Parts: sequence; structure tokens; C-alpha cells
Amino acid sequence: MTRLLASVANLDELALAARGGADILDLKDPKAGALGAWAPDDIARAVDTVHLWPVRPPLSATVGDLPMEPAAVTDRVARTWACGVDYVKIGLVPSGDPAACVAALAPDARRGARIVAVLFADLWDDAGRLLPDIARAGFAGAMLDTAGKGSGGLLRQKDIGQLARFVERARALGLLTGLAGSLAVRDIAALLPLAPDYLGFRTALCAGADRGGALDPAALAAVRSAVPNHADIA
Ligand SMILES: O=C[C@H](O)COP(=O)(O)O
Repeated sequence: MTRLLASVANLDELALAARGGADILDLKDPKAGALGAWAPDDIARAVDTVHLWPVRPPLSATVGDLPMEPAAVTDRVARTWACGVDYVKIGLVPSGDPAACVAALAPDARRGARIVAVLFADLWDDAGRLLPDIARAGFAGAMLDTAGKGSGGLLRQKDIGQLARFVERARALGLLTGLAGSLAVRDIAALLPLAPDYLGFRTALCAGADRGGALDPAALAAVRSAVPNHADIA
């Protein structure tokens, strides 16, 4: 079953996205880059907020667009995980040493941190190349997204066959799988047959598809109605 991940920029949007039926709430500052991070205090506040709700959707948090230096990456992932989220998303880019960063995170994963690697379809020729390392390091999942939000979106960067191979390869390695990257409502029907664990959205949830603008409940409702709701089906 494919779930809907909604990236939210603040606590108001966190509540709006939950009310709108998002399955995974992703704490991200869209104005601060592809993986713009919330401040740690705000992440902790979001964790406290959802703990008061009768039904608590999983929370993920991004760590910012970091250079591929093991010390920087491990520090940010550990600090974000310590805030109490369910998943920490870390972007991997081909410059620097992404493989060393993945290996350096293995001890955190062994201690229980659920880490999701975000690979960027517009930066990696073979986005699946690092998947075996990611699985070996004990990451919880891997997703494909786009770094350049003006790059036309995921389906402009990779064709359906390439996306299917990425999802299959990650799944075969035991990883949760996600797809994102300026996805629009019209893209959803083509992606659902690949059965990723989740599809991620920010741009499509905002009025006028303005990623830095506010989350629009009507836009979220349109996305929600295109991604079958597992709660309705169950
Ligand atoms: O993780 C999901 C992303 O926040 C998607 O953002 P986007 O739809 O603006 O590419």
C-alpha cells in the first residue's frame, strides 16, 4: 500500500496535513533547500504535539542539505534522531564522499535510528548504485527525490522503467521505498503501479504549486483523493 507523505513547514501545517489525511508528516523547511531542516527545538515541539493526538502519524525530519562529510552528517543525524522523530531523512549527493557518510551512519542505525537515504534523481546517473551500501549500513529506507526544484520533477529526470528498477532494487534489499520530486496530481496514476511505500509531496500541496508558500487544504485533498487511503480501504 502506498502512503502519502506530506512535507510541512511549521506546526500549523503539521495539524492541517494530519487533518487532511496525510499518512506520514515530514518536517521540512522548503525555503531552506530541497531538504531544509527545522530547528531542533521545533522538531521536539512537533514530537510533543503529535503525542497528544489520539492517532499519531509517523513523523520524519530532514537534516538540511549537508556536504558529504561523515562528521557533519553523523552529528546532524544523531541530533535530529534524539528529538524523537520516527525517521531521519539524509540527502546523499555524488560530490564529496557519500559512501563514507553511509558507512559512518551504520553505528547510529545499529543503535536503532531509523534513517532514510534521499537520493536525487537529477544528480545521480545511477541512483541505485549506493543502495547495497545503504542496506548494509542498516538504513530503514531509501527514496528518490529531486534536488533542483526547478528541474521539472521526478518524471522529467527518470522514466518509469528506471523508477521501477530503483523501487524493486531497494525493496529487494529490505528497504522502505519512497518517490518524490515536484510530483503533481497527474503523475500519481503512473507511479502507483510501482507500489513504493510512499509518495512524497510539497509543491503539489501548496496553492499555485508554490513550494515556499502555505500548505493549501484543497490542494492536499486533491492529492489525497489520488493516492488511495489505506485507512478507508482497511
Ligand atoms: O519529501 C518530499 C518532498 O518534500 C517533496 O517536495 P516537492 O514535492 O516540492 O518536490
